[in-house]
Amino acid sequence: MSQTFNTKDVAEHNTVDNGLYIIIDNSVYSVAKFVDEHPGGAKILKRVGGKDASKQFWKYHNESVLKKYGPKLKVGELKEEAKL
Ligand code: HEM
Repeated sequence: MSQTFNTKDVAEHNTVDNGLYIIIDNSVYSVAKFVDEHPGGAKILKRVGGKDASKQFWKYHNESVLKKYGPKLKVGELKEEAKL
């Protein structure tokens, strides 16, 4: 079930219509179905669609958020070489 993505794959999923993928650390999450229930708002999430949002994520959340939502939203892992 776990897929491997590079940053280009993720960048192609930058809208709600195609999954709205975001990268947090080494993992890729699809937040298309989550945007409307995001307590921080849909707009801020849409803005980081297709990108690495690790920095922004850790600024506003802690580990417990990923523990709770990760299993539901995670679609795969980022390929090692694609890391910046
Ligand atoms: C998998 C991705 C994400 C999930 C599951 C998620 C989930 C949540 C949850 C549950 C909250 C409520 C506060 C809390 O329980 O800590 C929240 C608040 C918030 N989130 Fe996210 N979030 C995600 C990604 C992001 C990203 C990428 C950003 C920024 C670009 C962001 C910005 C915010 C902001 C600004 C708040 C409000 C903080 C506050 O009012 O103090 N979130 N998010």
